[in-house]
Amino acid sequence: MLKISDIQVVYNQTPILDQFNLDIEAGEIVGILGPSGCGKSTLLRAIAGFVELAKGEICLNNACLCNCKCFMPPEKRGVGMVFQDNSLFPHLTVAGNIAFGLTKLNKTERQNRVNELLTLIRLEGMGNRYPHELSGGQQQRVALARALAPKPSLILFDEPFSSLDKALSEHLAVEIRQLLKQQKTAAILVTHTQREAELMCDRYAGLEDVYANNWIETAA
Ligand SMILES: Nc1ncnc2c1ncn2[C@@H]1O[C@H](COP(=O)(O)OP(=O)(O)OP(=O)(O)O)[C@@H](O)[C@H]1O
Repeated sequence: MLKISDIQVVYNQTPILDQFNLDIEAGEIVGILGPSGCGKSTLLRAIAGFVELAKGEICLNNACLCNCKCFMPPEKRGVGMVFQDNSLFPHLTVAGNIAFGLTKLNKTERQNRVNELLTLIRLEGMGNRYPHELSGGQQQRVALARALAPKPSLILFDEPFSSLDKALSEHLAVEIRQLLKQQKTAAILVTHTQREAELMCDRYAGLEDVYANNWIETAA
């Protein structure tokens, strides 16, 4: 479903990812670990379309997202994102945040999809609250609902639990896995914490081990 072939990203003449390959199947959840600065976020940014490739190609569902000739803009890629600080819009309600990317739906369809997602993340009745009226874990679930809303085939998670405590992070890792599997959505989780990868992913590896195709399958 996602096919990353021989990519290289260059910042200020320094290659960060070089001859990097990764294939992900539909609905598969993959974890990437590794020391600070090794290029994990750069990989997600390249998939999302926030950095250009110096070499190689990224394809999603047989469509080319980018190579040396083409560059599909981020909003056209159909890739969802959940970040560390959840980046919810503070001036929009929970429902408004979830509905943000649903511009192609009419009002009724949009409302139905928002209600469906509020049920999925178990925040029914909280659609009118603002992000600051939610706990950190609830905010991260809303960020996930916002990413899931347009039904992307892939969601990128960049250290989504790093502002939460260990117990809540591990609880959310399991819960988010279940939600992704229910929605048949593939995901890449970037994290520093092996336990989160074990709980949320089907397989994981350090970025260096991805080059050698040396993955650890989880029991999740
Ligand atoms: N816009 C940029 N311009 C120049 N160098 C950059 C840029 N973004 C990242 N880098 C450098 O690229 C390298 C990889 O950064 P990246 O953010 O991908 O690492 P990471 O593995 O995600 O790190 P962390 O775990 O600390 O988030 C680092 O050395 C970083 O300083």
